[in-house]
Amino acid sequence: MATEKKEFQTEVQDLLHLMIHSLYSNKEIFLRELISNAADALDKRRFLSLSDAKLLPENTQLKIDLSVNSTNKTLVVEDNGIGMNKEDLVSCLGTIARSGTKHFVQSLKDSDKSSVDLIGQFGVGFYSAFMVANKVEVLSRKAGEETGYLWSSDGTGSYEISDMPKQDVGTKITLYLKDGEDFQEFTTEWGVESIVRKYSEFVSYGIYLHHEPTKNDKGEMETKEPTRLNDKQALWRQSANEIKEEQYKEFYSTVAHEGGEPLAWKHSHAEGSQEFWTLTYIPSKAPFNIWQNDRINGLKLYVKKVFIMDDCKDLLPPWLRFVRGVVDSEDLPLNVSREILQSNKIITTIRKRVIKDVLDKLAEIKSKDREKYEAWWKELGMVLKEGFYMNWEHLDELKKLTLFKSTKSADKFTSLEEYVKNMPADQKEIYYLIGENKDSIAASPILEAYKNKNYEVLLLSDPIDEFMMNSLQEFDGKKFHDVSRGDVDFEKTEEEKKAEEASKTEYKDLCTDLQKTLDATIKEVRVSSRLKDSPCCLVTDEAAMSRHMERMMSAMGQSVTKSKRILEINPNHPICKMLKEKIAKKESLEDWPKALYGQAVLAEGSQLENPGEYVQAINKLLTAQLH
Ligand SMILES: Nc1ncnc2c1ncn2[C@@H]1O[C@H](COP(=O)(O)OP(=O)(O)OP(=O)(O)O)[C@@H](O)[C@H]1O
Repeated sequence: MATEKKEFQTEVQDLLHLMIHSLYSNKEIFLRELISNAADALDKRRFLSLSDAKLLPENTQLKIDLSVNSTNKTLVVEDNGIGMNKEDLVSCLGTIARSGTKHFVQSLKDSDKSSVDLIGQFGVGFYSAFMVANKVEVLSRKAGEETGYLWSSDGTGSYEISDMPKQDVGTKITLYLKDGEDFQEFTTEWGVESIVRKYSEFVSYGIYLHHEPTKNDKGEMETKEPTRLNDKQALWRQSANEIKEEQYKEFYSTVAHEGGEPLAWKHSHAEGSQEFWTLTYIPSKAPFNIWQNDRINGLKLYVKKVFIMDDCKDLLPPWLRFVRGVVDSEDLPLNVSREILQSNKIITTIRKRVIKDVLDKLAEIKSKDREKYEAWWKELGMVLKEGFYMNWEHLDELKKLTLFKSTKSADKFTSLEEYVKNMPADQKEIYYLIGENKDSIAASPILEAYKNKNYEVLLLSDPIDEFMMNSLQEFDGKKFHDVSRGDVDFEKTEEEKKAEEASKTEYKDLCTDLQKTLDATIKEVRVSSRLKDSPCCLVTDEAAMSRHMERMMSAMGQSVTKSKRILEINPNHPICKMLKEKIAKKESLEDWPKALYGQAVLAEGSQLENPGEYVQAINKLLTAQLH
């Protein structure tokens, strides 16, 4: 048996030095790398046997076997894959062939970052075994060849290769583990099992843990049957038409860690310059932690069926954080770090696909099953609305998916498409009103003229609506108009215009008087053309911040200078007529200005700054009626 001693390529020596002295804490990934290499070797053997049947005798079960010896402190990873001959061992385990590892070594030279950071960023494959072992042996026999070879090294400078008979085709890697607490779990069955279940649950081939002999009840040594550690199928890798609805639902409970049924799912497979699979679920109920920053689910990222991370934030924008599921890329390196993901082109492509899949699915449900969609909208519409101010790319899709309450849809919702379709011919803009709760805005006097004209007004009361409307701008060529701002802009007949001018002149003195009394709180008092039944209302100046926005900003702890509002009075209301008479007779307006202002504040759902003063004013006016 001739033994040859060979020097590692210089780059490998650098790399191994790094592995041996590594402070990288996530050392368990070495097992993921070795299992992934074994699965690749099994793939290769199966593939080559398609054209050369001798390479894979019938009834051969392709598999990966693991065993630990807690006394000798060894861990064995064995496969019956393609195997390596002497040349392969030299070129694969003595030089750096992989582009990923080359990149790693180059970055190490160029970077001032610590090696610990870099190990986390690049796949280091087979060599990562030296993070946990002070000696590694690889016994391998290539499919189609008769003899085997033993490669062994302690990772310092050189390795040895010798001929070594091996009965079966494949590769057996024995790790002689380092001493110390950090390495103990790798020689225990439970330690190995938990690492495999974490990273390699969906590897296509069976991974079996062979047990150490133990004493049974009779005091005899006994070896239990090997345990298969991965029994789950990577559902997302199967073709959609082979999967039953029940299987999708069952997988949802595993992947989402949530009860209940999903609203829908989308299963895609992309091929071409990049190959990846996505299986994304839209929950029907809001996940319990949807408003918490440290949400833990999201999308799981796999590379070649090997688990990489939970909740991969780069695959989903925050406004789709309710989405659950799996993304599996064939092209990403195994050891992608969070930093790399942020600027990775593959991730950008997958992310686009995921967003499109989810938005398309929601649009489909909205059009096919409106009731189901409305129920979902009540649960999660608020999260989707965040998309309006977080990005511009998907505004068109989001506009179509958004539902609104309105003056015409009492318990149901309306969409913008429906709103526009139902607009009377003379209506030019889309009207909306924002306030704190739907009931108070629905009763706002501001809406009177719009109801009178049969114009629908969208009623918005989610905290996020103010931000959403700022991004909305237009739909189907129609601008959005906040009805609590500025003047009404309906087209008026000559007669209406004349009547308005006449009212302005008639009510000039009353407006001036009210303005003087309320000057501290009111910017202007003017005659309204929007009121029908109420005596007065408050509106916001076109350029000023809305009252709702002011309230939200102060709730967020921001200092806000409140802008003064405009008080509009109804020239056709008996109270205003009576006050106009009082002015003509040079009588005092007594407590009427306070009463009018107070009720305008209450009618829009706001709180009075001084409720006591308002109650006193009302009581005085009511008492006067008793005499
Ligand atoms: N169990 C094995 N059976 C057969 N060949 C193997 C085995 N393990 C490693 N090899 C060979 O050694 C090479 C180097 O392995 P290493 O883990 O360093 O990188 P890699 O697996 O090629 O990279 P990547 O993980 O990015 O695919 C492999 O490409 C393969 O040819």
